[in-house]
Amino acid sequence: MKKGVLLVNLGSPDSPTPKDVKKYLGEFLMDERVIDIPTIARAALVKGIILKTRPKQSAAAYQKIWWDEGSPLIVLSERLQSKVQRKVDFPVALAMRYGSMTIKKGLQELVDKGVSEVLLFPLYPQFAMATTETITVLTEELRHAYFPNLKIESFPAFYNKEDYIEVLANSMKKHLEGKKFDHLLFSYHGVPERHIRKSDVTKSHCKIDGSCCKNASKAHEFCYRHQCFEVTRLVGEKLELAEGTFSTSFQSRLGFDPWLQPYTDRTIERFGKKGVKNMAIATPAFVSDCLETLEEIAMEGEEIFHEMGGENFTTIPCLNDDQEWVDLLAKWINNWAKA
Ligand SMILES: C=CC1=C(C)c2cc3[nH]c(cc4nc(cc5[nH]c(cc1n2)c(C)c5CCC(=O)O)C(CCC(=O)O)=C4C)c(C)c3C=C
Ligand SMILES: [Fe+2]
Ligand SMILES: [Fe+2]
Repeated sequence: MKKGVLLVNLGSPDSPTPKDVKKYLGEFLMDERVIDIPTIARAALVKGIILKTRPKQSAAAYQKIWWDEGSPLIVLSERLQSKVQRKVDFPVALAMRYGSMTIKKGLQELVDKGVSEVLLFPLYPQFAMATTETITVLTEELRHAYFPNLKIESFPAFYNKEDYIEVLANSMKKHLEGKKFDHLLFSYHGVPERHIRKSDVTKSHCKIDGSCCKNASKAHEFCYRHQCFEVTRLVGEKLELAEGTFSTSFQSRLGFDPWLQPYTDRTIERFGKKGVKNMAIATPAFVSDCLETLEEIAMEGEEIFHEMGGENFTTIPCLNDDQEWVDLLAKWINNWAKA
């Protein structure tokens, strides 16, 4: 049995034009695990409302962060894949959940290289219905329809693995060297509260209150909120951050339903108003820098902070193709292959 790996990230539009952004958002937001309402209502919301205005607005944001080589998320994921490939003796392919670099193409690339046993590796530290689960479900559907002889195993969320926390903490420390910060904010992509309840395997644990995510529960294997708070806690411990000098928030909410709180934009505003002059932000829900980190945090977030009287705003890059991160991914992959 020849082994292979498929790294999977979220995806980006083909170009930062309203037309390509509309196509990409149409696929992304019609995913029933992203906007989890009945199909007819979802189609009415996405096609009838969101896609009428958002593509133009999002395209303008993408244009601000787009690189000559393409979308930062895609380019950084490709750099990661090629560096990991150099440390692994079997094929490592890359695919995106949405957009042109499909999971089907990624699986086909591996099959064409003679692979019959695949490690599916969603590039998300925390589990979420809208990220990890949609990747594993679609991959299983594709396996069933097109690659029935392929054996596929998924790498689970790695938010609390000691070696991951160490690599993340080291990278953050490196980027914070020489920087002034009175508060370090860990900003994670938000999800609607409803998603947390839906993923609760116990059906009764997640109250989305002050304590549920701190009390041990079977639910936490699939609780995005718990997993985000844990990354903050574990990195805080590793970096020996004093209590009260770091906290968690959630960014990028869409629509009117309640999403996980506190919201990042309001948190930055609050710190600025309170007189915090130096702030640093890490975004550990993303392994690659993307629109949500380069525009929403590094541009919009900084603007909010300065408007509120803040002075130094440091955005810590994602792990991207950091060598320790590459080494860790290669170690996990090689361990899987040996098992
Ligand atoms: C942890 C990762 C992510 C989760 C969870 C997630 C959930 C989620 N996202 C939307 C809506 C949008 N997200 C958008 C961009 C975007 N989202 C993620 C990651 C997660 N999303 C990334 C990495 C990116 C950037 C992609 C890039 O090309 O750089 C966008 C598009 C931009 C915009 O118009 O704001 C939307 C829309 C929902 C509804 C959702 C639900 C759980
Ligand atoms: Fe998103
Ligand atoms: Fe919880």
